[in-house]
Amino acid sequence: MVEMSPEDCDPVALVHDSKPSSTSETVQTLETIKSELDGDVSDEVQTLDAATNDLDGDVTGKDIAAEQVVGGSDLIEESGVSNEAEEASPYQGETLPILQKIIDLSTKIKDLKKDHTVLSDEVKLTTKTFPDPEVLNTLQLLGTEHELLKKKYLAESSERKRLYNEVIELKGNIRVFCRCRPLNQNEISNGSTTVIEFESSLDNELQVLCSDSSKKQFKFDHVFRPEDNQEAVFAQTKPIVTSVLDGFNVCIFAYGQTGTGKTFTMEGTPENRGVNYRTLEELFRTSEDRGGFMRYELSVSMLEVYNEKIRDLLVDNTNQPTKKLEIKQAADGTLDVPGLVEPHVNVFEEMWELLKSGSRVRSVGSTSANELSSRSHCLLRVTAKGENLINGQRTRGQLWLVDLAGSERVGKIEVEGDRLKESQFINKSLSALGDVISSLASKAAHVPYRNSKLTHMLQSSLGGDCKTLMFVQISPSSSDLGETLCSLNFASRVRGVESGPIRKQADLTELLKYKQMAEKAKQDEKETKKLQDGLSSAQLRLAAREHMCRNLQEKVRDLENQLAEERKTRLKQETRAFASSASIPSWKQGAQKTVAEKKPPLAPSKSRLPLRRISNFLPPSSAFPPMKNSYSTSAEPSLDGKENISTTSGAARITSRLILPKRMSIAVRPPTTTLTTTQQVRKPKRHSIATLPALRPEPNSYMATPLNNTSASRFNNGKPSFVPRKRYSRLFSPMPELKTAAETTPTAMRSSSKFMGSPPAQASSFKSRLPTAIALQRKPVVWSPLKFMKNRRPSLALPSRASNEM
Ligand SMILES: Nc1ncnc2c1ncn2[C@@H]1O[C@H](COP(=O)(O)OP(=O)(O)OP(=O)(O)O)[C@@H](O)[C@H]1O
Repeated sequence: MVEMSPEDCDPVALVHDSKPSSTSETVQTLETIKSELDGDVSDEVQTLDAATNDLDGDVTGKDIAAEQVVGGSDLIEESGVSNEAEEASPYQGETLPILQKIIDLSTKIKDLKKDHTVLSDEVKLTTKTFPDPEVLNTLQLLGTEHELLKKKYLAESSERKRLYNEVIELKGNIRVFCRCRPLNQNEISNGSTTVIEFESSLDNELQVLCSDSSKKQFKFDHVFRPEDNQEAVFAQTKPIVTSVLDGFNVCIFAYGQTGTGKTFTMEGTPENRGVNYRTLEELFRTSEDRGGFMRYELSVSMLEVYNEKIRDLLVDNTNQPTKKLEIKQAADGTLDVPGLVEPHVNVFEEMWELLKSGSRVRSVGSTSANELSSRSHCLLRVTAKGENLINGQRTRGQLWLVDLAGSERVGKIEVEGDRLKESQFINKSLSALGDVISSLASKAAHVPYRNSKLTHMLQSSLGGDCKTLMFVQISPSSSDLGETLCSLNFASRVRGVESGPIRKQADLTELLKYKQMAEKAKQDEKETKKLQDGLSSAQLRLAAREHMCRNLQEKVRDLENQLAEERKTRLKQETRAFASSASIPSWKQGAQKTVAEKKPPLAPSKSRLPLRRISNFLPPSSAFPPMKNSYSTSAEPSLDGKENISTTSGAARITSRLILPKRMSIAVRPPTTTLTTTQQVRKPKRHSIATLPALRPEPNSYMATPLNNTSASRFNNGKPSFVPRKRYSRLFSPMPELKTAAETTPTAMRSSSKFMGSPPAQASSFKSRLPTAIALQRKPVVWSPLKFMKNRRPSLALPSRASNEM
């Protein structure tokens, strides 16, 4: 091993390239360096530790610490440059541990530096990527969800309020609870017995044993027995009081004979807290529960009505004259007592302290019934103003907690002087309260609130949509039977309201509904009568019109007959003229023509017979050779009765001159009745070319007219059916026979008629079924062979159906 001088292992000396003067100096120097290094290293290590600990939190701190570490480590590195020299030092035994320590520390520092770098990178990475898009998205989603929940909450909250209110209303806006106190020591010692009996299974009924041993039953919303504690009482009361926080006005009062426990129920004792204490406690608790979305401001007032005077119980009046307080109507229509102290309270304890101080100054006196009898009505008012933090909606509810003065018979409690006066005022105000409640129960138009200070004060919390709860306090003692019955009867009257405005309203609504129904039925009856009258007059008018229509139809029928007759006569004349023109010499033709053109006078319509059958069928073209100039296919009856078809061109020319229209129809059947002389001569010989025996229908069963669509349909299907028919055309048949509009409308007739030249259908939209309308519509479709020939002039082609029929 090579020995090294102390100078060689001195890092400072190495760095600065200096040489120590002696060994002791060198040792000293080394010691100094060692201590310096120790201090520095420990500092650096501490710094590093601290920096490492802080890395998670403070990036800047870490950076600074890291810089320090870097500086420190550099120094150490510098210090440990010549490890080898140290190893060679003669003071190796002393310096070795130091150097080893330095080396260890420098290694540690290096490691820490690495860690620091890694952590710094991590931190930088986290800082750069913050806020992460995913985090942002989640935040956004949470925000939306929050908004939705807020909306839902508001909806649910208002629904809860509504339902809650409905439940209270269904139970009755004025509810009556009865509470019976236990027999007190005096009563027990006096040997008084209990006259009150309770139904074991029912908590809303009680029976009073009357002096004549009869039992009187009373029913209330709830009956509390002597063993029921304050908690049980408040459990039933709680739902009503909390509605103050929803903005409703509530009034709870205790009524009853003196010494029956009114004050005990309302105020209670420190051991048995009453309704007031528990109510206020509940209000504060609920308002705190709702703190997340509602902000409430509770204020309290306490006053008494003593001898019809209002006295503020929260003001110490001992050293000053009592301030006179009056009830006034505020600008918003509510009643208030200007000057009444109404401090805001933030905590329950504060409020309770205030109320305790007020109770202490309340007017009490000793009566024969109660040592500490309340000689005034004590009214505690809690005003709850609420603000919804979500939608800003504001509510204001007032709660009155009233401990009434004892109702007692003046004679019974043996009072005189001031006590007597007090009792008179008490009874007067209680009687006024009874009147108000009775008016509310009977839904009277006027409620006498102003008859006493008590009712005037409670006006805004009695009736209407306010919730009222009355405790009727009774004594079980037989000695108080009369008073008990009085109180119970009064409470029953109040309970007339108990069945409540809601139930009463429901009843009234039902009654109103039935009334309205009865009125409607009456009106309906009147209406029906009117309609019936209208209907009968319309029926009369209709009958008259029908009669008129029938007359018109008759006329139309006559005209039709007349027309048919005329046609028949004309045809005969034409035929005769044609026959004679064919047989006589040409020199006589002129004279003959003149005769033929002369029409015989028409017979009176009644003596003329309707045309039995008119045939309009043109003979098939093949049956007649085509003619050069004109044509004539008329069937010519000869004098010997044989049918003779003339085809001479001369005769045809004459015919075409004589019969200008291409008339093809010839009457078929000879009339059976009397005819004119001319007709008689030709009667047996006349036949239509269309009347071939095979196809001729029953002469009397069918009267074909061009417009008879029924006939068309009959022949169309190739199965002629000869249903007996009326003798006249269906077209002009009486209305009852016209079954459908399709059968009678000109369109329908035209479509089935082979007489395509019939007057154009004008009633494609024809819908009327009235006889008059139909009769009018028929006029244009009266068929005439002449008209037909005129219209058909351009075409000589035979309709296919005509050939079928042939
Ligand atoms: N339910 C009850 N349980 C136990 N004790 C009761 C009950 N009700 C009343 N008492 C007791 O009866 C006494 C008279 O009660 P309280 O003073 O409340 O009667 P009150 O009706 O207020 O009388 P007043 O009208 O004269 O003020 C008290 O000592 C009270 O503790």
